[in-house]
Order: sequence, then structure tokens, then C-alpha cells
Amino acid sequence: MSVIEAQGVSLTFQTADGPVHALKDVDLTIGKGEFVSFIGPSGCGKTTFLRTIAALETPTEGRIRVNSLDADAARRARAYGYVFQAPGLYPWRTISGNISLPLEIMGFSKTDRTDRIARVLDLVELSGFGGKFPWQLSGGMQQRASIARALAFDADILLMDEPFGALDEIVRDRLNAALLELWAKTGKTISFVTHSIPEAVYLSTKIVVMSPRPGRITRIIDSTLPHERPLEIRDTPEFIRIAQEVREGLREGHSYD
Ligand SMILES: Nc1ncnc2c1ncn2[C@@H]1O[C@H](COP(=O)(O)OP(=O)(O)OP(=O)(O)O)[C@@H](O)[C@H]1O
Repeated sequence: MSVIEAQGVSLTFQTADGPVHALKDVDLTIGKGEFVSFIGPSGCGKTTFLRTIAALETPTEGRIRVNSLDADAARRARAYGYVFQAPGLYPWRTISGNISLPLEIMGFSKTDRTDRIARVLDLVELSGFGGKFPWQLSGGMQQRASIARALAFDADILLMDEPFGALDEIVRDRLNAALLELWAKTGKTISFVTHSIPEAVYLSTKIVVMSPRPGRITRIIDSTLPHERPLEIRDTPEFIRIAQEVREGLREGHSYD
């Protein structure tokens, strides 16, 4: 069953310096429970594509369907949680208070909010930190809190825009493993933007390689790795082969010329 469907999506920004072709003829189907990573150099349209799925941008051509709804209707139906590059937590609210905010806006009852906050804090292994303020937590913990916030209203889709890009490699490794565990536990469909080849290969069931000017898909790679992935899987020949395929895809798009 397809959860996200893009058909012939193009998006051109009109700027003072002329048109910028952020997306060109993007066709993609994401099935239920898939973990799809978008990889490509700066400016290839990864963020724009995620924002288009979330109805934060409107395609110039083509169409997007999310859970069989158009992108606007899906946004109103709260079909997904969105995790941004920076945690974006309000410093004057505790971690629980930050997770609670969207739930308050959506009109969840106090009891329901308390239950949901406890459940998502547990999912991201932050139980016991709900009463802390963001500045009392490390960068990795803050990013986990922002994931908890996106999970709290239990949408079955998670859109993640390079959530671990600013973190050091050790923390990132841990969060990658935690995210896979969470994905296995919840069965959510995840769209994930990254610049990192190992991160894309480690996490994904499908890797979408993109290239800039105009932003387009150059290759879609279905992962042959098993769903169960200890971090050591990164040293296996199969992992290295898929990473090589991603690298070739990037080169094909002349991304690093
Ligand atoms: N609101 C906007 N107005 C004009 N141009 C824009 C706008 N948003 C994005 N762009 C341009 O569209 C292109 C795609 O940008 P986008 O941010 O989607 O790329 P990206 O692959 O996510 O890059 P990065 O990896 O640096 O985040 C870029 O050339 C960018 O400058």
C-alpha cells in the first residue's frame, strides 16, 4: 500500500536572480512501513521535497498524495510528524511541556497528554527527563526530545530533515540505532534526509539519490540488508556494496563535479 506518492512533481522558485528549479519531474512511491532516505549534495531539493510532502511548499507541476489525500488535506488530518534539522525546543518549557504543546493545540485532554508524553519519552529513552529544560540536556538528547514531540500524536508517517546532521559521530551512531529500533517497534513510514552515505545505507529500506540543477532523482536503490541491523553491519561486504552503489549514483548526477 502506498503512503506517499509523487507524480511528475516539479517546483520552480522565482527569485531575483531568475528561476531556481528546485525539483524537476520527481516520481516516487513510498510504501507503508518503508524507511526511505534522500541523499544528495546541497541544493538538490531534498528539503524542498520533504516540505512539499508536508504541504509547506506547493509544486509548480505534478501532484503529491499522502495517505490517499492531497498534501493539504493530509496536513489538516495530521498525517505526519515533522522533525527539523535543529531540535527547535522552547527554552522556557520543560521537555514534557515542549512535547505537550502540539497536543494542547490539537485539543487533547490533560490525561491523554500525560499518557502520550510518558509513552513517547519512553520510546526515545528519555523517561525521567520530562521535567528538565532543553538547556539541561545534551544536543543528542534534545534531538531525541524533538523526535518524541513529532511522535506524540501518533501519526503513522515521520518526515525527518537531517535530524542528526549537527551531532558528533558517536552520538549519531547511537541515535541511528535507536531510530531503527523505534521504527521496528512502531512500524511507521519514515522519510529521512541526510548527507551521509553510511547513515542512508544503515537506516533505509530504500535510498533515493538526488542531484541538483535541476533537483531530480537520479537513482532509487532498494536495500538488500536485513531489517535487523546491528551497527557492525556497516563492515559487511553487502553494506559496502550498497554504499558503493549510492556513491556511483551521486557521481552519475555529477553531484561532486
Ligand atoms: N524559498 C525559496 N526561495 C528560493 N529558492 C529556494 C527556496 N527554498 C529553496 N530554494 C532553492 O532550491 C534549491 C533546493 O533547495 P533545498 O533546500 O531543497 O536543497 P537541499 O538538497 O535540501 O540542500 P541542503 O542539503 O543544503 O539542505 C536550492 O537551490 C535552494 O537555494
